[in-house]
Amino acid sequence: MSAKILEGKFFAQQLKDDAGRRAAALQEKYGRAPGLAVIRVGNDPASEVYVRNKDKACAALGIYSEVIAMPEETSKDELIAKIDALNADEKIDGILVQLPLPAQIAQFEAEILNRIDPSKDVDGFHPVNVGKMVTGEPALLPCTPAGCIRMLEMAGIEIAGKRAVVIGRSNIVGKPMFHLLMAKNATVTVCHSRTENLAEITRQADILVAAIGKPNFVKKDMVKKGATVIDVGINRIAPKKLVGDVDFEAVSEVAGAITPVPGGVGLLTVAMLMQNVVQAAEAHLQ
Ligand SMILES: NC(=O)C1=CN([C@@H]2O[C@H](COP(=O)(O)OP(=O)(O)OC[C@H]3O[C@@H](n4cnc5c(N)ncnc54)[C@H](OP(=O)(O)O)[C@@H]3O)[C@@H](O)[C@H]2O)C=CC1
Ligand SMILES: Nc1nc(=O)c2c([nH]1)NC[C@@H]1CN(c3ccc(C(=O)N[C@@H](CCC(=O)O)C(=O)O)cc3)C=[N+]21
Ligand SMILES: [Mg+2]
Repeated sequence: MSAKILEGKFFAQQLKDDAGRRAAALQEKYGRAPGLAVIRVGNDPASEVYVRNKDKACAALGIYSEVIAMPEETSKDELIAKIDALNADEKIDGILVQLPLPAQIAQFEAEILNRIDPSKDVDGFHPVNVGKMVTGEPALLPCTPAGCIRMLEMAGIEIAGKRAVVIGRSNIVGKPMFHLLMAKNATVTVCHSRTENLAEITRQADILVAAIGKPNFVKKDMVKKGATVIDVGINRIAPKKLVGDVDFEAVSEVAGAITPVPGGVGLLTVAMLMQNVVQAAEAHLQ
């Protein structure tokens, strides 16, 4: 055990304190708090935990929050009608449709997410925000990758010039992580299920980000001595046992710094969402 443990709570608190101060300033100046609406379709128990964490964070920071629970059998048109109503609702600065969607509407995910007003897209998933991210214009950025970057900066871990490797290329985590690390002047490699000689590549990383969704996938021999390891994975291996994508115990022996699961990057995702809601409110009000 030699790695420094990057406690998510410590970094998340700083982002939340900042969001809370900015929310109070908006309330003071414009007489309205920032507002978030989270739409949850169906009864996925994991989603329930995340949605509750978001709701609690809003309450603690003076951010207005609505959780809209829609039944499992909700149609695409019903969900889109709800999004349209929230797009027009002046109390609401941010709209988040919790993923994954139930099977019968999962095929319409892009159409549904693209319906959200880009100025209210606090997940940063809308093509307008994705495009701005890629070209480097100011935008609402995806919470998990943006939270990882902010954590590295707060921890004083150098990104510029370093070799970063991202395992995973989803639209939600891996792909935006690549863009944000590159924008911070890292040299970035993205790996995925078709990558050959994966360990050879990951061993070159100064910063290794694991976003795979497989428990304990990253082993000690895949990590360079002294590397910073960010574990985005959230894998429930028993009703009350959560593990990341990194074999934490063993990798801690070689890494320079590592994020735990739980208690790591997940907390930064929620904190970054609060930042995005406040950013959206500032844009709507100012
Ligand atoms: N902490 C947080 O706030 C968040 C955590 N998560 C968690 O992060 C993890 C990743 O989420 P998400 O990106 O949505 O997952 P996806 O399932 O959408 O993507 C997983 C990625 O991992 C790649 N992959 C799968 N198997 C391998 C392998 N054997 N070798 C190399 N790459 C592989 C896939 O490759 P390919 O593209 O070829 O299929 C894919 O790109 C999950 O555990 C999820 O729960 C997600 C969002 C937020
Ligand atoms: N539209 C959308 N946006 C998302 O950002 C989104 C989503 N859908 N679907 C699911 C994933 C996952 N996600 C997490 C949020 C908080 C924690 C979190 O709070 N984690 C804590 C507690 C975990 C626990 O106790 O279960 C921790 O890691 O310590 C984790 C994961 C957001 N996601
Ligand atoms: Mg996914």
